[in-house]
Amino acid sequence: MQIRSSQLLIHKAKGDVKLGRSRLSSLSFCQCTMRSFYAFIGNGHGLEGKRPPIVALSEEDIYHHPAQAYEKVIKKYGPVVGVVRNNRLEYITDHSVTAHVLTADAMFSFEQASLQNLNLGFLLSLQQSLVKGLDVIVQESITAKMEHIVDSLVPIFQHHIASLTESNSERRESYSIPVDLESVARRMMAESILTIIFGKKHTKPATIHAVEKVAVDITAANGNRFQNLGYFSRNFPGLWLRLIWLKITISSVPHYLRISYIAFKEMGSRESNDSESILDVFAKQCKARNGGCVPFLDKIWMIVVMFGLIFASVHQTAILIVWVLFELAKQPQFLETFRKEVADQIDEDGDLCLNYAALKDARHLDSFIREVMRTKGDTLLTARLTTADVPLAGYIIPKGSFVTPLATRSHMNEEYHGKNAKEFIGDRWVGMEKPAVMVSNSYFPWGLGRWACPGRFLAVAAVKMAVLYLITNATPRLKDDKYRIRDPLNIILVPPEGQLLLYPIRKQ
Ligand code: HEM
Repeated sequence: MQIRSSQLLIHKAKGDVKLGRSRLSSLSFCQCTMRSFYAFIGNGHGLEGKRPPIVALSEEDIYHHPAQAYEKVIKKYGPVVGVVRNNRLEYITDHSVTAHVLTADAMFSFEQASLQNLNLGFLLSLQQSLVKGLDVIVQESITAKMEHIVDSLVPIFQHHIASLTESNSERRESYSIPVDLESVARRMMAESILTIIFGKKHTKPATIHAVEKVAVDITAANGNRFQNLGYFSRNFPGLWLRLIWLKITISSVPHYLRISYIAFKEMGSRESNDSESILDVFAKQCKARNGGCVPFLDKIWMIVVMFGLIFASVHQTAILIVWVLFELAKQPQFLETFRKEVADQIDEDGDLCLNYAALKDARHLDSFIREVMRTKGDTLLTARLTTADVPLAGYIIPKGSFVTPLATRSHMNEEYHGKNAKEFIGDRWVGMEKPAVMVSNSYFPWGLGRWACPGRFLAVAAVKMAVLYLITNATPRLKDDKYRIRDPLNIILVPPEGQLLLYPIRKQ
């Protein structure tokens, strides 16, 4: 019976999403075969209970119009719909079950979903949980010390942003400078995270470069998120991931070794570890427990956590900096308000001196960032893996299935955000006591529940520093006043495409 109803729904869905013969034949052979296979046997588990409908979506729809395509089938067949993507069946859910899926951790595992997405499922068999280790480090060593962290990062942002316009300081104000914002943002974040993990003394250009490389590499291996752009990766995801890991292993070994060597040396150093860096604090605690030395396995563990931290933080934050600045460049009417919010922080030499309190007080900018995160079009931004056959909205979701709430169903929902939910309103959140870091089931670009991103306080502070230093040095504009979304299914990791132009501001 179940098989039949799945087949029927696939058929119906084809009609709904208007998959005519010609469009269907454009689906790759591989994808079609997998879809038919799933349609025929469901998920391959001999399950009792009602399964959600399985709906066919074309590659064109999934990769080029994901929000519209998923919305359409969710509205029609929701609240839970199975869709095959990259040869894998995943269950997409609507806003009515978002909070349940993202917070009922015993049934819907964040850790299993994220490690399997990265093809790092073997890490689940470690004695200690990598994700919990990361969580604790970020909470205790970053989020709890934001004042100190911001003070140590301010010079990095000041320096990199100033370098964008300094070499051109002779130019008149009307000249524009084209800049590669993504590279600069990634370098700033790489240096920031190095400073946080190792301390200032290790921020040499070669080490910063190694961190940038590692951040990009691991992101590229992030299986089902970063592989939407190429034919090969879409149709042969398993093989593609293995090749990517091989490429990473070969091309990046020197970078991994460089970072690991510094970490090993730092933790093993006989000198007292008296800085506030994550490595020094960790080494000090270990030494106190182990008669003055850091055991070998603890060093290895710390290095694994450190790479996890680089991966979680550098690239994603750099991409958010690009999104926010591109949106601001398109909407220059907000510039003056943002500049005024930090006007008190400008010293007599005309230099902006930021600290964490000033960043928190920049409420219009905070609202703008929240609005960018709400509207930029994230669809499948976080997932959970079922740990058993799990009941959900009247269906049974088989054990080992990926379940993903459709973010646009919450972020653009009129029930939550009013009639103008789809509009970008930069000051929508001013005075609402809803800062950019505050999550709920109507806004979850940082995830939700136990695993909501612990680094979001750092990420928002970094975006604010980048924006504020940039707009006090220059006025950002976009060439032709527009940007293009390159990968609509992967807004969180792939930056928009466009040419940012800076018009330097002369100091008075
Ligand atoms: C714009 C930048 C960032 C975005 C958009 C982002 C987004 C996310 C999302 C969506 C999750 C999954 C949460 C869930 O599914 O409930 C997550 C988890 C995580 N993020 Fe971020 N993140 C960003 C920056 C950072 C930074 C800067 C750090 C570290 C300093 C960080 C550390 C983590 C960690 C460790 C996790 C795993 C969950 C946990 O340990 O609780 N992230 N992030």
